[in-house]
Amino acid sequence: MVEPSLSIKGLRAGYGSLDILNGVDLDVPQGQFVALMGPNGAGKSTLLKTLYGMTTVKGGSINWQGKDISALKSRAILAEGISWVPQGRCNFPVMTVDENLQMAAYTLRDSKVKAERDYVYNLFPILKTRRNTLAGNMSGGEQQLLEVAMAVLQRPKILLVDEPSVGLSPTAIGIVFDELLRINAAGQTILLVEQNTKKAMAVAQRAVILRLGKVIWDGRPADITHDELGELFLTGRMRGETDVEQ
Ligand SMILES: Nc1ncnc2c1ncn2[C@@H]1O[C@H](COP(=O)(O)OP(=O)(O)OP(=O)(O)O)[C@@H](O)[C@H]1O
Repeated sequence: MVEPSLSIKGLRAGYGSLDILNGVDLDVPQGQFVALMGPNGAGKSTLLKTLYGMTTVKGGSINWQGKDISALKSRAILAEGISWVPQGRCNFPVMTVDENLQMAAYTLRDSKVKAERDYVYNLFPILKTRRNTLAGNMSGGEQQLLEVAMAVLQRPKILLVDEPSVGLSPTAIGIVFDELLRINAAGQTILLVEQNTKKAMAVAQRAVILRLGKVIWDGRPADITHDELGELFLTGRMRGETDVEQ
């Protein structure tokens, strides 16, 4: 059995006095592509932010490769090999692709920047062809790829990606998801938050459903239909189940 590289137990977290995660348990083994889904407000983005040290942790633990990281700050978490791609546009629009990648390399020594940028261009050839284009002049899909690339440049062991499909055309969504699949096939562990359940279920090896700040279903996408998923989102249970554990 593959050891989990990320092991979350009884995680409670939120914003100030507001509790959003109410006891999340989740193990993610190395190399897995996990889609985190659930209704609006379930706490999916909050879980990613918590893993990246951006919320108030109130209980439980986040064990990352044998170490509890729940009290670490974002910069230390990044140094541990966890990168976060936040929701929405977060590049520097009046800088070129090249310059954006240079900004993303701020933690690296100057002598390493070029090699790391070339590494990213090898992974994302689309970006190489746009290297002198201002980020803000690229399509939404290309900008999303750039944001993934800026996170990947840190050579993370796990990539946290929050709703990459937001605001993208179906074609652009296809390109972004194909790229995520490709880097996962090359060994990249991915924890993806996604509202586009159809797309997420098509690419991920595992679906984890969050509702009211707790994991209520965890399994292979092939083991759940879209109707069942909708039912889970709405009621927190599958048809025929009477017990609702909240
Ligand atoms: N910075 C914040 N301060 C206070 N409350 C917040 C903050 N960010 C999110 N929340 C609240 O936390 C709850 C969970 O939000 P979160 O974004 O994690 O949900 P989500 O499952 O990702 O939903 P969606 O799919 O709509 O993005 C929501 O009620 C939201 O209003």
